[in-house]
Amino acid sequence: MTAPASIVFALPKGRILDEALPLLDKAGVVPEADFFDKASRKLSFATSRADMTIIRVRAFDVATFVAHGAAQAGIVGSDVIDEFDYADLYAPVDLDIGHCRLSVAEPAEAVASGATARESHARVATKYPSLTRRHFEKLGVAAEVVKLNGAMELAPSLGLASRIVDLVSSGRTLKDNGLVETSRIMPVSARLIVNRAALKTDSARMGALIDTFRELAARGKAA
Ligand SMILES: Nc1ncnc2c1ncn2[C@@H]1O[C@H](COP(=O)(O)OP(=O)(O)OP(=O)(O)O)[C@@H](O)[C@H]1O
Ligand SMILES: O=P(O)(O)OC[C@H]1O[C@H](OP(=O)(O)OP(=O)(O)O)[C@H](O)[C@@H]1O
Repeated sequence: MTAPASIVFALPKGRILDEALPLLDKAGVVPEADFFDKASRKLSFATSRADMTIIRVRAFDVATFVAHGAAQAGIVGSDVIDEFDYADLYAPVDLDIGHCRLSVAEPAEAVASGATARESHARVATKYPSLTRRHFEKLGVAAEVVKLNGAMELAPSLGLASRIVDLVSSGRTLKDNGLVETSRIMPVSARLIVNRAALKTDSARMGALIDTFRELAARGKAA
């Protein structure tokens, strides 16, 4: 009988990684030393589990790799899951890490003067075009979305947009850039994600992986 192929597990490069690694460790998955070597240019890593490989990709790409079955599982923020809304992605476990929220923010002086409230149509800078469109549609506000990949907070002061939609945690980034949070769109936390087809064709291993992370998340909540 041939051994089943390795499970490819996608991890985001950004800030979720620090919280995800201890969880993986508890799940018995420790990446090879190169993973922690900043000089290494490797993107794919063997792990302490002979049947699991870790790939390190950008946060948004974790969802894309898993949705297309290039990776079978991964960890990613619910912001990314909701932005793409991939039918082939299953997100069975809230890992209770990477907590923040997706919010609308505006320049403090425009809020004080009522300028943004009087706008007949909003120009909104964001990394989340789909969630932003859905939010403003629900409010019945015409919104033109300007897609950025970071530093959204600069857009209002430079005239690129009147508002932004971005992640907020401590609120420090908004404050330091003269912006105030005017509404909260959704809470965000990181999830274990699994490719739906892999769950069907490799149900024993994928089911065990889900159970392990579910248990770890429950233990974390109880602690
Ligand atoms: N301030 C924050 N507090 C907590 N979690 C956050 C915060 N900002 C982002 N996250 C979570 O971490 C994920 C990755 O965000 P991060 O900002 O690290 O990505 P990034 O490094 O900008 O990604 P990339 O450079 O690949 O576009 C987000 O999708 C979100 O789920
Ligand atoms: O409310 P705060 O605690 O200040 O956090 C919010 C910031 O965190 C995220 O950016 P990140 O630092 O991950 O960098 P990025 O600009 O590369 O997305 C987000 O895009 C905000 O800029």
